Amino acid sequence: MEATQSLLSIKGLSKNFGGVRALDGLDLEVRRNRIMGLIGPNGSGKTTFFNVVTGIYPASAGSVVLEGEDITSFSPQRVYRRGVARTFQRSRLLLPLSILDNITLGDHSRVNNGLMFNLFRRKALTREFERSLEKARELIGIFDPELASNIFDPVETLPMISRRRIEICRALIGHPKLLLLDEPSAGMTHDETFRLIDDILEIKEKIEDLTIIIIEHEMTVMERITDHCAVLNFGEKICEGSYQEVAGDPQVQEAYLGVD
Ligand SMILES: Nc1ncnc2c1ncn2[C@@H]1O[C@H](COP(=O)(O)OP(=O)(O)OP(=O)(O)O)[C@@H](O)[C@H]1O
Repeated sequence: MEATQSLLSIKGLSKNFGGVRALDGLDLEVRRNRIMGLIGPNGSGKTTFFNVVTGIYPASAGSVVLEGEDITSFSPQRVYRRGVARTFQRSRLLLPLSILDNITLGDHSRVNNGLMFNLFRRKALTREFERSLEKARELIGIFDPELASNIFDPVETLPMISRRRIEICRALIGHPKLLLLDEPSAGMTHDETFRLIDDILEIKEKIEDLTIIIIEHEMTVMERITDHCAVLNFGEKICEGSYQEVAGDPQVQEAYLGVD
């Protein structure tokens, strides 16, 4: 696939919450196979953008087009089936459940379930379980081989970086084309953040045809990981380009870095 081809095309996207214009006529092109960074001060509309793209909130105006298909009014399930997966700012793991359970929850669209199947097709069920186990082990093994070896352990005893790795694997297990990462560094130390960024770069190398949009407040992360950045302020795009280009833009410095 061409790296220059547009995967996601956003036109005039707006989202109002009563009088609050969280997104205000946003235009954005996301090229296939890139890592795009979404930068902006608190409340600038970054998470709302993820929520509208994934169908959690309906758009007030504008369109979201994925590979030429208008998905603006799709339900979250349909958006997921079209190949868009995400993580959340706050950890959303089921803590008493195992690493495996938490990862395979993300594969719900492919699991051939149903009571009759589970009751009477025991061999097929076992094969399905083994396939899921293998897939989950392979994925988490890219992040941390120790987590792969302890895949039946509950998540609750694990440190934050392991939990984030599991959440990213849960998003990846359904083979998305587009992965949306909402502030993966939240709640982690500087050192953990940099280890996780290395993991994300490795994942990007190993998984073919994966485009990532990442929201992150940690600017050193953005500098290291992104091919392209867009900056939002009050729901509008005020600038885009390479990290160096946007970081040097006076409007961005004023809005985000607090420089006059
Ligand atoms: N469900 C909601 N109901 C009402 N207002 C909302 C809702 N979600 C977001 N907002 C408002 O929309 C605006 C944009 O919020 P959003 O969370 O998208 O910003 P953000 O850039 O992701 O901020 P942060 O960096 O703090 O996560 C804010 O003014 C916020 O209060």
